[in-house]
Amino acid sequence: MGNNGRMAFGKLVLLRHGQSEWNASNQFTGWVDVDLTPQGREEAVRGGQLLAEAGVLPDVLYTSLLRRAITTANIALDAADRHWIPVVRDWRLNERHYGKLQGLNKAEIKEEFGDEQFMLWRRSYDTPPPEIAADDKYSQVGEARYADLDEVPLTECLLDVVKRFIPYYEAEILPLLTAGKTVLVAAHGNSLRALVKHLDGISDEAISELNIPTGIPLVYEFSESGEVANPGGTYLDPEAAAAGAAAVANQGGK
Ligand SMILES: O=C(O)[C@@H](CO)OP(=O)(O)O
Repeated sequence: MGNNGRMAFGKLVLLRHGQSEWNASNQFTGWVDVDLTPQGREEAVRGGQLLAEAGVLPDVLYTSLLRRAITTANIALDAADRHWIPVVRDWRLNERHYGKLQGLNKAEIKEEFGDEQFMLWRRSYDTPPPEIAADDKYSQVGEARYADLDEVPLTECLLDVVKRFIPYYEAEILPLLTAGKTVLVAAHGNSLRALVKHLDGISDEAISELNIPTGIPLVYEFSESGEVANPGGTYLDPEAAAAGAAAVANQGGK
């Protein structure tokens, strides 16, 4: 039973972090732990207000290990008066590791390597960018938060994210949804693309066209048997979501 006594089915709420410092400066980010901008914090407040207005009240929060997702969730849940719910954090929700591109400017990379190579690195399903050197200042090798990993990635393609995130989702999150819980997943553009690909059965080719806007909750409703009841999900602010997704698609321009 849900909060108001009706039969409740599970809800999965996907929230990409608000604008980060490197979204604003147009740099490839991946696993680099950059903070939100003031605009990103405002987006997070708005995201929380949208949840409260829609009566979508998370019972549990899952985040990546990265500050921009953690802080977005904290701010949004505070705005929705749900700051007290339990939290699980896991590296499997992290952004796709962007390899050697981490820290580099998107417009400059596009200029230097051309549109096709740029889009291949950004959006192809199975072509990872070149590996970052383990001792590069933007490598995560040796960071305490990844001490439990057998190997810290040096690059990843979207397929690698699917392989690490979807089994985790199925084992840890899906059972909560079939039990009727509302689960907030605060994560990243490409880790959420991996999950949406799975939820909506999007092909390896078609997923390249899908972009996730920052800060706008995307809600999937589940049946008791674990099927998605609203394919494609429902953005709580569809107009802002469409504009935000178009802006992500066009990144790399000056
Ligand atoms: O830089 C990144 O890590 C991601 C998300 O910001 O960028 P893109 O949309 O280009 O994959």
